[in-house]
Amino acid sequence: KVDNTPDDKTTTAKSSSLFTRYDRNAYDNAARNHFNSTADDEKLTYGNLDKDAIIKRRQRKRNNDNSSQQDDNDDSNNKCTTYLAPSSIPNSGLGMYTTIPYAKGDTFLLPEIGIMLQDKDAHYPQGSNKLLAQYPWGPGILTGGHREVTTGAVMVPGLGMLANSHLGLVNFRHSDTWRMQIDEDGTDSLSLEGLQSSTTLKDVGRGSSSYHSRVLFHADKNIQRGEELFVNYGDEWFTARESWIGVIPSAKNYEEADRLIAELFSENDGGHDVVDPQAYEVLLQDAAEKDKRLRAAFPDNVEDLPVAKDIGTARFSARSSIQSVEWIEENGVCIDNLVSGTSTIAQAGRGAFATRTINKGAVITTTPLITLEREQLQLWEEVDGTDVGVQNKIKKEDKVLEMVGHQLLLNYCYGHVNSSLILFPYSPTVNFINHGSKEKANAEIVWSSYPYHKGEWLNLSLEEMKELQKTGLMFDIVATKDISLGGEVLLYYGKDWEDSWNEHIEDWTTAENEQDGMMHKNVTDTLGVHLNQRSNSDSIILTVEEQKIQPYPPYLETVCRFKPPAEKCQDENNDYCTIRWSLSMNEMHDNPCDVISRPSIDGNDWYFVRMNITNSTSNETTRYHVEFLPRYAIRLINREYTKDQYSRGVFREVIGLPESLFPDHWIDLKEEDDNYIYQD
Ligand SMILES: C[S@@+](CC[C@H](N)C(=O)[O-])C[C@H]1O[C@@H](n2cnc3c(N)ncnc32)[C@H](O)[C@@H]1O
Repeated sequence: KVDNTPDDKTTTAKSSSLFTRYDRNAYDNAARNHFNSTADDEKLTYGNLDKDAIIKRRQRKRNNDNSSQQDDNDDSNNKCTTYLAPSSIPNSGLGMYTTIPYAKGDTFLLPEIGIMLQDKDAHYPQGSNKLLAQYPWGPGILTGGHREVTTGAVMVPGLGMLANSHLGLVNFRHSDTWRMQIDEDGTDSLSLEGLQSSTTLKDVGRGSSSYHSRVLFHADKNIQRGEELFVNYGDEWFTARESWIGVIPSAKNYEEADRLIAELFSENDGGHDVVDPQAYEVLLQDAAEKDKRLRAAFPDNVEDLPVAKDIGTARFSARSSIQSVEWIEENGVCIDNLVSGTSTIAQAGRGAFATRTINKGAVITTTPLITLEREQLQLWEEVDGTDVGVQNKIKKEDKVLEMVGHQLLLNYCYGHVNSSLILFPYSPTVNFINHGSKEKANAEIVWSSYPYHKGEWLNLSLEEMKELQKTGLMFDIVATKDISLGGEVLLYYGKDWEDSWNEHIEDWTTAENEQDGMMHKNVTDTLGVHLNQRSNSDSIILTVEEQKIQPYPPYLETVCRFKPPAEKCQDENNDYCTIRWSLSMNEMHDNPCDVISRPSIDGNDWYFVRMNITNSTSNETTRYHVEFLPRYAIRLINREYTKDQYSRGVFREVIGLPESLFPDHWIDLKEEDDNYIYQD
């Protein structure tokens, strides 16, 4: 899956130009309203994205949909609206369906987590042909993702992983809210939600969960009741996989096929609903010669043309992509019983809360699982020395490598501490579920009773499991107590996990007392997360001159929102043409956008800014001087690898599946083995 934001890492300065065009109308009003907005819960603000507001808004939506006004707190008719059910795309397993309509622009009401994988192919080069390679999005799907690590790949469950892609029927898109507000996807949001969850250097929970907890999608068109939800994996995702998934048409291919079919009908006398089979044969041959993807957009049989003309070739190719609500309820399982919010547990980050009353024994959610190998998540660094064989070190070619930890994704995987096989669930919001003690837990995991769970896989050997390049195992999360509307859902992660967590708490305190610099390497203080939120924060933006005397802390840099000049924007798809945050490097100063001077006009603070923008298509970097950017168009972000998740010593542990579920023959590691799995 790719995002359509440019990869700013390829910075080759070729040309520079000076211009002073600041198109206020294009973004000023929108941004100003946005930043100044009060708690109007129809807009995307922190307040209204909180779980209570989402629960209420969801109810209101449903009530309006039923044309009957009900009390927001009335949960009696709070039916499920999002389902997992067999996809209409042949051979693509399960998909997501909605039983309520969405208007174009409506936000999908389950903010999702984004889990950044750092440089995964460098740490685990063999990973490219594994299942893990099929799911991640480009780093641009996360706020500031391009600047978080050198090569980022992002796991976004729910719409980002469970929904299939049909390029001609895309109805949900990733919301680029970060173009409006750098923190909108939840980056740093934990610090905003009360002291309980804010992270300071003392906090043992630092870096153990993702800061990106509000990845949003919005309806790209009006969506009707019963539609399968499709996102856009990008053309390239399909062309790169042609040898095994076949030739898949692009959105443009379907449009062209529709046009050519319409022409064929109009050539008929009087436009009868009959087409000469020979004429159609010629059309198909022409299309095949021109582009095999175009040919693939046409129905094979001439008899199907009247229907294809009526509903469009894209819909024709997946006719069952609009189902009756009854079919969905019968063949699907509910996947919107949970919404994320700040956990009630200290140091646990975010948690999952019930969007409706759930009775003891009911299935809270069902999730497919990706099979991963633990070693895919190991992080290795080249070190000096030859003491290979000492714990954590191996020799690879001429280098000595030390295992320095695991990807954050490990904390979201289920398995057994002594198994090299781990499972990542990817239904919406399922990854927010925290651990509660045996007494506090109100949910448990069981292998799914949904017929699409491949229970027979549990008999496969580890090697056979690791060879499988598809998903098949699924688990249900079942309520073990009655859970009230808005209650936090907690699982018991197991004794091994609890022990690891307690050990981590001890180590963390010790390391702090020792003032071990390594322990906090790359850990930011709270400055970075709070700076952008201050109401009167103008003084924190420094001009180039001021930076000479008082540089920013080494973990911070600036980014700017920017509207490029009109002459660059003839092609709408050109990266230049999107109002965007500049995330490219500035070779003169280290900051992507430098504030040259800080004039004050209109009683507001405005900034004269210099920045570099790289066009991802041409790789050309242009330096712009932009006059008078307002304060809210300039933000501070963390530099590469300075977010907490990249620091040493942060907590990493797989979540324990109940012993009774995990097959004994998958336990292959002794406790210390994990260090040595990595092989050439
Ligand atoms: C599957 S994630 C749960 C969602 C996570 N809290 C978040 O904000 O994304 C598991 C991680 O959450 C944190 N966590 C879960 N339960 C916890 C608890 N009871 N105490 C402390 N941390 C917890 C740990 O960092 C753990 O590795």
